[in-house]
Amino acid sequence: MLQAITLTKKFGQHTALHALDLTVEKGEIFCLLGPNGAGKTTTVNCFLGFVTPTSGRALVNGIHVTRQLREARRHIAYIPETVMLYPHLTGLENLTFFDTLTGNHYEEEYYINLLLEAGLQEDAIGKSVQTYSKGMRQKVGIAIATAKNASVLLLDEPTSGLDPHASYEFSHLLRRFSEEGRAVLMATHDLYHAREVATRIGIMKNGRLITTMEADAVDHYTLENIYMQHMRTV
Ligand SMILES: Nc1ncnc2c1ncn2[C@@H]1O[C@H](COP(=O)(O)OP(=O)(O)OP(=O)(O)O)[C@@H](O)[C@H]1O
Repeated sequence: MLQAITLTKKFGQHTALHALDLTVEKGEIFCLLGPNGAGKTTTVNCFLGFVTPTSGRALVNGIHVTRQLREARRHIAYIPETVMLYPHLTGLENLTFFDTLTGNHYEEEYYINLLLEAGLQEDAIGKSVQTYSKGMRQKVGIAIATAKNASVLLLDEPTSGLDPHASYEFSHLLRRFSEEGRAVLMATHDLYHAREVATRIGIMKNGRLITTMEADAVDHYTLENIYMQHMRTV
């Protein structure tokens, strides 16, 4: 479970996050939408401990991220927009290496299955990552996050670079995570994907969460209209 309690972040004079209150329960997929500079990444980064809040708290399963960073991170898997991998290692070697760092040790077969499940083609698994496209690297990142088996998943534009089929498969994976009782927070610009995969949607603007809604309560067209209206006002 994720909780932001009056979470505020100032960069110099600029307030990137204004007293954000947000709870993402177990089993929820919460998608954060908003224009460039709205504060989506800052929110995700506060939960990751990459950014230290100016005031307020970010809690991961009740753990105060700033005070108990290492403990909080044990509960988190993270997929950024651009997954950083070792270019000279293969996809399989990258996955095995990063997963071993978390203390896990599985058979090679298990890791291969995770890569296939993430949508990586079988013939790519043994090739060095420097030959991969962005989408292929993203799939390795998805497999790394899946292997960690964390109860909280944080995502920042994870589908950027994925082809439509991979994006569709990714939605399936997220739904499985949610069915397994994990809490998912995803920052995205993709209204369509958010509507498809989210259980709840929030729209941010100027560092504030200006509205939230149940994803089931809106169709794509309505969501787009609500979004555009909020962009025009205030
Ligand atoms: N390290 C930083 N130093 C100074 N200002 C920052 C820093 N990080 C973010 N900001 C500012 O904070 C605000 C929120 O940025 P943030 O990256 O959270 O927005 P975002 O909603 O994720 O945008 P995008 O959709 O473009 O990724 C922006 O005005 C940005 O310029």
